Amino acid sequence: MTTPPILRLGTRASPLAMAQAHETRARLCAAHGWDEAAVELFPVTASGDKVLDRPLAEIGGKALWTKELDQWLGEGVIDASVHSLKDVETIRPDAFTLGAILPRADKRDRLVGASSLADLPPRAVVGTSAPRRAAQLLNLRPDCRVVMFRGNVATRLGKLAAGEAQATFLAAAGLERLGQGAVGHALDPHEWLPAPSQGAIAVECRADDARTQQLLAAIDHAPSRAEVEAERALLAALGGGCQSAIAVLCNHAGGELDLRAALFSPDGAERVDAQIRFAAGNLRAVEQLAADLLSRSSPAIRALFEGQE
Ligand SMILES: NCc1[nH]cc(CCC(=O)O)c1CC(=O)O
Repeated sequence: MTTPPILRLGTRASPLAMAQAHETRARLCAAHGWDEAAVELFPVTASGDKVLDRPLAEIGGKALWTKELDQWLGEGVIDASVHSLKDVETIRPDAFTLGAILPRADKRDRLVGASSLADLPPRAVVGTSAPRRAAQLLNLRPDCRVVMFRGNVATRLGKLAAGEAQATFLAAAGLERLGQGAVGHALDPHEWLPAPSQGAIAVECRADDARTQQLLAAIDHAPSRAEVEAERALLAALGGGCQSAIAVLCNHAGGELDLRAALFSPDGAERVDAQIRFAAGNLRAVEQLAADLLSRSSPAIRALFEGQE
């Protein structure tokens, strides 16, 4: 006898998204003593996976990763959706809430195609479509040239193998979840900062659905939640859009949170850094850091943030 489905879980259909959905299902089943059939997966090909020849910022931004799942969630076709939190817009509909943040995986980026940034050959062609990765690279290695690389992890590795670029960046978390943890070389966060919420899986549900919220609470990881809430608070305070190059990393350190952030001009020529230590939950400290970063930024950087005079 199999259990009838207890939770309907929406996910994008990409291999990485499916791996994340399987991890979420496994954690739910372990926490509640369910068998696999208790969690029914609802995969969808997201708009963001369909148009691959233009930068995400041009075609609608991060909303394209969640559009279809948001509709299903709002209509009650599914009880919850699994997302890479770094792909989820900072401002979400009031009707939804982040019911669980799973234990965060490796937060770092990996460089594939060279063993370090210093080892990239002079004027190397590097594939990425993330403004943060492009600007951060050009800041450290202004001789390099950036070409657009979109598509899922396998597509990007395929483009690299086909010689479309000499190197690319991929999130360590994504590679590990795809069983490709040995690919590339992790970049030290002292040299290279990841994206806000990188490595975090979020499970979203309806804010008025107490039953699902209770089921998801069992797999929520409070330390990971504290980190990503701080990183997302920085994004919200900066008001950055898809075009802005924001790198941020928050870690637990000695009972406090340590947050480091950098803003870049799109060409990487300018960079503004900041770092703070604060008590978890003191998001006011993060807002002050955002104001401080912007006050030290050039007009070229500030132009990328909304709400600035
Ligand atoms: N933008 C695509 C995306 N969204 C989440 C991940 C990896 C998993 C994660 O960072 O949580 C990736 C691939 C990548 O950036 O290499």
